Amino acid sequence: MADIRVKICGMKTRADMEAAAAAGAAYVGLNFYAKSARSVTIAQAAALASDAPVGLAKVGLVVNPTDADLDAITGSVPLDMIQLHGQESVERVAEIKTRYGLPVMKVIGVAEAADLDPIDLYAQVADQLMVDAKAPKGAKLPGGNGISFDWQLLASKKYWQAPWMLAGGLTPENVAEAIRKTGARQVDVASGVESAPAQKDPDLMRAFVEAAQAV
Ligand SMILES: O=C(O)c1ccccc1NCC(=O)[C@H](O)[C@H](O)COP(=O)(O)O
Repeated sequence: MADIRVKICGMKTRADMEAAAAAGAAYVGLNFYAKSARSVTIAQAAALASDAPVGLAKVGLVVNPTDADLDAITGSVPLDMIQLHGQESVERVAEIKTRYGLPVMKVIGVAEAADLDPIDLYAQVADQLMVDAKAPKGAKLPGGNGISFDWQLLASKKYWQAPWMLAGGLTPENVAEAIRKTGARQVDVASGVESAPAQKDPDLMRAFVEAAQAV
């Protein structure tokens, strides 16, 4: 059994948080991208995070945030990490890390080999990386689309200066294969553990963590 750490993104209710903890997730994501059905308001996130099960790391997902956005979020929500899911530059990642004093995870969208090139630079400033499927052109959301990229792209490129997690189209059925093919030690999922859009399913969360940790 491998010690694989799982992040489940898009917590909307206290029941979601409890089910994620009971399933064995290490991190949960609170989504502040207002156009997503998975998003929560700052007040909702503050209530969820303040009352979170002990030991669950609370990650705030933002897309190209301004300082005002982050001031408002971090001023009310007790987060353990900020996830940057937009086109934030290396300099902006460093600036956010310094200004807020929280670990930062930078997401890199991948569709082809060249998309991996910027990772070395981001790895010098980010505390964690998420290697996710690039959103297709015209997609409504920059992430959480339930699509995978070619895991073979990571076969020879998986050692970076920062810890990383694999994301994109992972499900209880394919997560073991994804871990074996990529060597990921951390995985992230949103739509693959939902029974309807933005509705987390406790059985699927449990099945996902079990399958990931059984590799
Ligand atoms: O999930 C969303 O709605 C979302 C919206 C805007 C930016 C990012 C978003 N999700 C990011 C995640 O962390 C997802 O877990 C990751 O992209 C994988 O999603 P999925 O393919 O659905 O498992």
